[in-house]
Amino acid sequence: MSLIDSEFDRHIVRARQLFLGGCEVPDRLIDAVVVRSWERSRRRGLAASDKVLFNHVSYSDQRRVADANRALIAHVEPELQRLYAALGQADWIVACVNAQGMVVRSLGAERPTCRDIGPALRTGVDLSEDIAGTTGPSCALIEARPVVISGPEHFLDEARRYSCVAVPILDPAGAVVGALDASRHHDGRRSGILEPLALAVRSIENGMVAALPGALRIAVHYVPELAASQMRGILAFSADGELLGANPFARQLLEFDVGRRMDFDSLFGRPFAGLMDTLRRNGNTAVLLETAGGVRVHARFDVDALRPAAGVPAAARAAASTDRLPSRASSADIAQRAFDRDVPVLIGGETGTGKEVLARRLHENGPRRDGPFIAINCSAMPASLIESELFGYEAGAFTGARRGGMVGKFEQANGGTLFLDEIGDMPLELQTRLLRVLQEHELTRLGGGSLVKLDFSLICATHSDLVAMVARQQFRSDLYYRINGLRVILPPLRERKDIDELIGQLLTDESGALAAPRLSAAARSALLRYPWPGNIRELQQALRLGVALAENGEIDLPHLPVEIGQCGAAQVGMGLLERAEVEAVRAAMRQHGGNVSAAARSLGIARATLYRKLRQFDLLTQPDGLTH
Ligand SMILES: Nc1ncnc2c1ncn2[C@@H]1O[C@H](COP(=O)(O)OP(=O)(O)OP(=O)(O)O)[C@@H](O)[C@H]1O
Repeated sequence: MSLIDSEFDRHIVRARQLFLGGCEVPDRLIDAVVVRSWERSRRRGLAASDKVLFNHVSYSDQRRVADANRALIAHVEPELQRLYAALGQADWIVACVNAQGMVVRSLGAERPTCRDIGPALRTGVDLSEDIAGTTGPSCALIEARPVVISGPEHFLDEARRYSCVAVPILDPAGAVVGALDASRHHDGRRSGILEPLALAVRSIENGMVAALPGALRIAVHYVPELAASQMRGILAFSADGELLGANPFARQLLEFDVGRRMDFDSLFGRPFAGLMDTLRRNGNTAVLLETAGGVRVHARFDVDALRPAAGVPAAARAAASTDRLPSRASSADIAQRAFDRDVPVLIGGETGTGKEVLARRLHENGPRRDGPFIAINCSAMPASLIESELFGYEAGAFTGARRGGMVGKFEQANGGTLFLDEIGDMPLELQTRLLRVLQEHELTRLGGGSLVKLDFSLICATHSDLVAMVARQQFRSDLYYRINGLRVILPPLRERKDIDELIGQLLTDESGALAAPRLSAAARSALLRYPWPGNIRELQQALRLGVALAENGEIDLPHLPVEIGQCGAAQVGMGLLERAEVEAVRAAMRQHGGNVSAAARSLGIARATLYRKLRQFDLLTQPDGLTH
């Protein structure tokens, strides 16, 4: 039975008739991966009419599977959550299977709109080829590469209402330890999910290498600036140079076999200690290495893990931290070092967190500090104007053009820094042109003219989730890689531990030559409790008002904006309310077995808010709090 009747489906159905009739299936009808899997499924004695996917899995079985696969889930969870959030309303179910094809975690299976297919992707469902025949995850595990299985390509009739895309996850030893899968109703639409899924898997694999205990990590790439990008190869060595693990890209790049014991000296024909010394001495500037097989790569300490992903266990986080680097550096220091070496920096963070302030600081301390700092806010400009603003135009290029033509922002930034703010708002067709400029370092103005050579440092900023936009095909993935040499995420003010110091600094700034006023205890407490949706910008404005209204050298509650003042006033009699809130949070976490997303849903609050409350009430480490 096929649910839709596209040409694709007709080909598959024809292929299936040939297959069942014992005839050879021509390649043009169907992917050879699928036919191989059909053949194996048949040899295993499966029948298309078997019913296995929708059998009930008991709660205790689900828990058992989740417990037995804790380590894998811990690595996968943050990316799975991110991916699921990014896919938003698109009705995808995202899941992780272990090496045996068992679903160990899934998100979205319980959605009302997925009620008919969801049960087959719940924790504890066995999607291995032995049991379920041809499925995305089973093929990805066996073929060790990304696989798309749509509708009638599935072996079992009951699986044909799905389309699924699966990407295998390789551990630092190169073994397949599971796969990420995204499934939805089979409706013949092109999915566009493969790229975001592969990105998520890359991130998981990199996290696994970063979590190897006792490892010194080296990032490699054949393009020096990409040795700091998401696309980098990562090699983990013990202190005496034994290779402990690598991500798949490093394996491909350096062409070494899975499972072979290896050390740095035999891989690159030079001592490991020497490389360490050189990198430390020259501030982590990439060093050119060559393998015995003649592959040349640029290597540096792997320092991209600026902010460990939430949800990765503490032990993994400790191993992944940059403690083992030559010196403990702040994210701003690392960003500066990368920027100084022409690595494009991508700054993320909510509005008002200081993205432009950081960009200016990078420029002022950077290699082109004597040149201009040109900032463009891509969201503030109508799409029709961005092109001419960026690229400039020749005289008479179009009606209404200035008589002498115009030098675009790219050219203006020559010799300096170009800061593209809200890069996520750049229209797609301009993304293509931007990519070309960044790759070729030259441009032609609108209306023709000669090629202009470009030389500038690049910083981009966004408050959008670009990975999510790549998933929705609103942002080009190749441009994302290009601008994301190093990603710095500025935390929202409510998560910062140094609010007190910031308040002090801003009070001094806002007071100018005068002595900064004091804060009353109530005002200070209100400032510390307020959630700051507008971040530093809002804090700055609140303090500006406070400084202006202060009486007798003191800022009190009435001198602050009303909503902040209320936050302080509300504390009176707060004890009871707060206790009730703690109990509600504790109960929800208990009821959902420590699953933060489920608990947040049941409380009707955002996940980030629940995390904040868990931290605020110190429940993160308690048994009733986060249990995984
Ligand atoms: N570290 C800081 N110290 C003092 N003031 C700061 C700091 N960071 C940011 N600010 C102030 O906060 C305000 C917002 O900063 P900025 O414009 O850099 O934020 P943004 O993240 O780029 O915001 P948006 O996304 O809305 O463009 C500015 O007025 C800036 O002066």
